[in-house]
Amino acid sequence: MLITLEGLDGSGKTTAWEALHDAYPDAVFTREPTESWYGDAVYRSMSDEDADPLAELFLFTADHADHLSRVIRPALEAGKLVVSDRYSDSRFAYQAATLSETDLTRPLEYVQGIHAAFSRPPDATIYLDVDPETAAARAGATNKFERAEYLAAVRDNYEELIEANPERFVRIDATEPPEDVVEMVERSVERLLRERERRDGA
Ligand SMILES: Nc1ncnc2c1ncn2[C@@H]1O[C@H](COP(=O)(O)OP(=O)(O)O)[C@@H](O)[C@H]1O
Ligand SMILES: Cc1cn([C@H]2C[C@H](O)[C@@H](COP(=O)(O)OP(=O)(O)O)O2)c(=O)[nH]c1=O
Repeated sequence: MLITLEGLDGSGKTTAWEALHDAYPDAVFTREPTESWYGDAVYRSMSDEDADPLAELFLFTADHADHLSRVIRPALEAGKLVVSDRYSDSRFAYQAATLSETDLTRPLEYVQGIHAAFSRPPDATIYLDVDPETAAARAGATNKFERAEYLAAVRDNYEELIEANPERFVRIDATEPPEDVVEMVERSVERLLRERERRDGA
């Protein structure tokens, strides 16, 4: 089963992802951008204020393709629980926002279309919901994406994705204290696994 954690920068994804390690020692914990050289290329692009948004989308997507074949698919085939800190929804939400400044029409549909041909959608996605101002303040604006105005556009895209796939998303109020957010995430994962077992056993 593939569970992804999504949300704005500073929403607490990494805090929750780390807390889950103890509860699920046999699970595979992974993240995007990855630690491969494709991931290095992504970070290089993120540090370039003038990076071409379309080129940047394809760098992120190349990293995802490698992540899928090297980590995600083998782990799922081995029957593992996989928990990924960011995954394809990050591309849909972030790159669609960056691409909205280009001539490309309907960027959200465009980015989703690219993935449809080869990607593997998550079974469930935990969305840590936080307002863009809190997100930008917590993240400390260390990269070009961590600005409140841009994050507001990203959040609108996440809302569109949730509206289109309500059964896949679990929304958690990430403005609550970290220990409460972690507990809500842990409970959600427990419930998702229980539901999965029940479905598989049926
Ligand atoms: N619920 C929370 N309330 C206040 N601060 C938080 C909360 N969750 C995380 N933080 C802090 O915000 C920063 C970003 O958290 P992190 O887990 O790295 O978020 P993300 O991975 O979503 O960017 C860290 O300094 C972390 O301690
Ligand atoms: C995976 C992914 C990340 N991003 C952005 C979101 C973050 O600003 C940055 C990831 O940097 P990172 O330092 O890992 O931030 P976080 O802890 O919030 O995940 O890359 C995209 O724009 N598209 C993507 O597909």
